[in-house]
Amino acid sequence: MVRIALPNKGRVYEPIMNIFEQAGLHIIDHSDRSLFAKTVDDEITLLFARSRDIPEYVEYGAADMGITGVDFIHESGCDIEVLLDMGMGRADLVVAVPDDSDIEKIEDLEGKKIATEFPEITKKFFSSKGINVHVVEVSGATEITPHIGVADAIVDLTSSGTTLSINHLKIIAHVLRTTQKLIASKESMAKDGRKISEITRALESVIEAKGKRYLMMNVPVSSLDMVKKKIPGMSGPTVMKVESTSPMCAVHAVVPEKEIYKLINELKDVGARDILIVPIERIMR
Ligand SMILES: Nc1ncnc2c1ncn2[C@@H]1O[C@H](COP(=O)(O)OP(=O)(O)OP(=O)(O)O)[C@@H](O)[C@H]1O
Ligand SMILES: O=P(O)(O)OC[C@H]1O[C@H](OP(=O)(O)OP(=O)(O)O)[C@H](O)[C@@H]1O
Ligand SMILES: [Mg+2]
Repeated sequence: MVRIALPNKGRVYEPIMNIFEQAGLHIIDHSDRSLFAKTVDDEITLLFARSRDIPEYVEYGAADMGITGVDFIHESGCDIEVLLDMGMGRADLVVAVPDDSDIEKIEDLEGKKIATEFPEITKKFFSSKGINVHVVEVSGATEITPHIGVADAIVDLTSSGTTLSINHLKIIAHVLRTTQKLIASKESMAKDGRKISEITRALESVIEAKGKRYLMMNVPVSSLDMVKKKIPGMSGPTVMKVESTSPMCAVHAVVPEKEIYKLINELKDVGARDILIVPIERIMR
């Protein structure tokens, strides 16, 4: 039996659930407040926990695997294996000060107070730079602290930048970049390595397929070379002979979604026709 710890709420909950569904690891028996869920694979159960607690749960064996952010992995200091980047929950942990502050660089923070939800990362960051600071631990709404005399600066996450901006804060340094990671304990890797690889591959196949499309078209043989030059296939496009009165072939390829708009016009210009673009659910390499 493999137990996977997943965030029980928040912005990453829904996207993670969607990846499990797309990977075919359907959840059964999960009522709203339940902390456990069975999946269609009776060797895999899910448990729902706070993102911050997931590294410890995995390290101490309460779960074999988990999904959490690089921020919480570093903060915990846990010795676990990172198996896969989930390609979501992208944010930067930054040092920020009020817009009107005289503080311009981290050296100006010598002897000052820093509020954060990430005390361990913050202490390590400043001591690695040889700067002495007082770290004030808070459990949320960190952006308010410089405006109420609790701190001179904050170390907090930012992605869109909206929260910093509405709280009149400016970034003076970057501490780390975080995304969600699939993790596992070393013991579980040794014990259930085969099952853990199977789960990793299934989730990876969904992540690989994100932002990609399957492109199909008919191409007169005389245009084939020009069409091939335009297509960035995974391992070259697939070319098949088509039964038709004039020499024709079918070309299939996997292409990045963001290139489609430009690409189909270019392909049409060099002679491709009957172009079809279809979504891809999974890619298993
Ligand atoms: N602004 C953000 N953009 C992208 N990812 C973020 C952001 N803030 C937090 N995260 C990531 O979301 C994960 C969960 O963080 P957290 O426990 O704070 O939950 P949340 O989704 O922010 O909900 P809440 O703070 O309401 O509990 C963390 O791994 C963190 O890196
Ligand atoms: O750059 P933005 O897109 O504005 O995102 C940044 C905000 O997101 C996180 O807060 P969250 O919503 O998790 O609330 P919390 O502070 O209570 O954790 C983070 O702590 C910032 O406050
Ligand atoms: Mg949060």
